[in-house]
Amino acid sequence: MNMLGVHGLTVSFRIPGATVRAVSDADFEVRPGRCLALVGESGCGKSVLAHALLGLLPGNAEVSGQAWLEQDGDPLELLGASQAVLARKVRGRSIGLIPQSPATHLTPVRTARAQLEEALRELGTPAGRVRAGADTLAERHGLRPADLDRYPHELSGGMAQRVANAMALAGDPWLLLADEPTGGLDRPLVDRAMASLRELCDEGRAVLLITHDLRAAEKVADDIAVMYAGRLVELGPAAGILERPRHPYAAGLVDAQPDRAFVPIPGMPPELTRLPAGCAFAPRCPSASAACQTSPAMSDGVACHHVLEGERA
Ligand SMILES: Nc1ncnc2c1ncn2[C@@H]1O[C@H](COP(=O)(O)OP(=O)(O)OP(=O)(O)O)[C@@H](O)[C@H]1O
Ligand code: NI
Repeated sequence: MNMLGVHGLTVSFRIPGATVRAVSDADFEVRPGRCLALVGESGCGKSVLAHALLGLLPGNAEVSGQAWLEQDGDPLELLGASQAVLARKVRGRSIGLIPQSPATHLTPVRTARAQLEEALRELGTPAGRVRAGADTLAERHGLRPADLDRYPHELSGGMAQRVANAMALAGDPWLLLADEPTGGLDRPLVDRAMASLRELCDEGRAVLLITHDLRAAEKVADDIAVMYAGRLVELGPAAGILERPRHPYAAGLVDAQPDRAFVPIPGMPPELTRLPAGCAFAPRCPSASAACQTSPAMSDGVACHHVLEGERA
């Protein structure tokens, strides 16, 4: 059985005079047929977490913890794996990346076809089958082969999205990391993108969806992991978190949704160079008490000294 198990994933960046603690001690699992949505405000460490799994962090990053990729009974620890192994066995092959804002991720000076065909060649597709392979992928993702002959600026947001999906899936990965795949798309296109992620799960792939859009997550996620200032603060079934969030930050995120109370969480997240000693959310938290000066451990899916209980208004 394929799966990804992440334990104690921690990422810091060394910058002049300071350390940015971007991800702290993250634990979670991703399994085929399921979508885990990682949600949290801008800058909380979502993309850094995804890039750490693929070995895509810059040289000033320090990574610790473990990320076991189980594939066909062959476990590989990703955080300690060499770039050569990640390139040969992982990126694009077992884990596909749908990047943040696909339109800008594509190289502007080359057609979509040139970029998709290059991806297929890198995956070892024989030269004689590259063109037909690109056409097949295009059609599978709702594009006409002729659409591939366009340059990125000639693609609509929805088409760029489909090209990005086709590239991410070219090597038939079982796990997809979709990093804010709906940036810049309007609501109907967001819904369509979420539906296509759901189809990928339903055909047996796993999806780790990164988003700050809880409404989008609701359309596709089986489970939700709520991240605050680099730490997972609540993790569990999506319906439970959306209907009865137990961490005050998760409750704040739900209440901030336009179709809910539409009340923003007051204040700002902390600087990741100066995290407070205890719970990082305490300065913004309506439930905070003296106990919050010590860091709450994750227990039963929530890391909080004042877990919310019962029905909310
Ligand atoms: N190379 C780097 N050097 C120093 N700090 C970095 C580096 N890359 C990212 N960071 C910092 O790590 C933190 C987490 O960034 P990340 O991109 O993961 O946020 P995010 O949750 O994906 O936000 P968004 O929703 O805006 O994409 C930010 O404070 C960012 O400034
Ligand atoms: Ni990001």
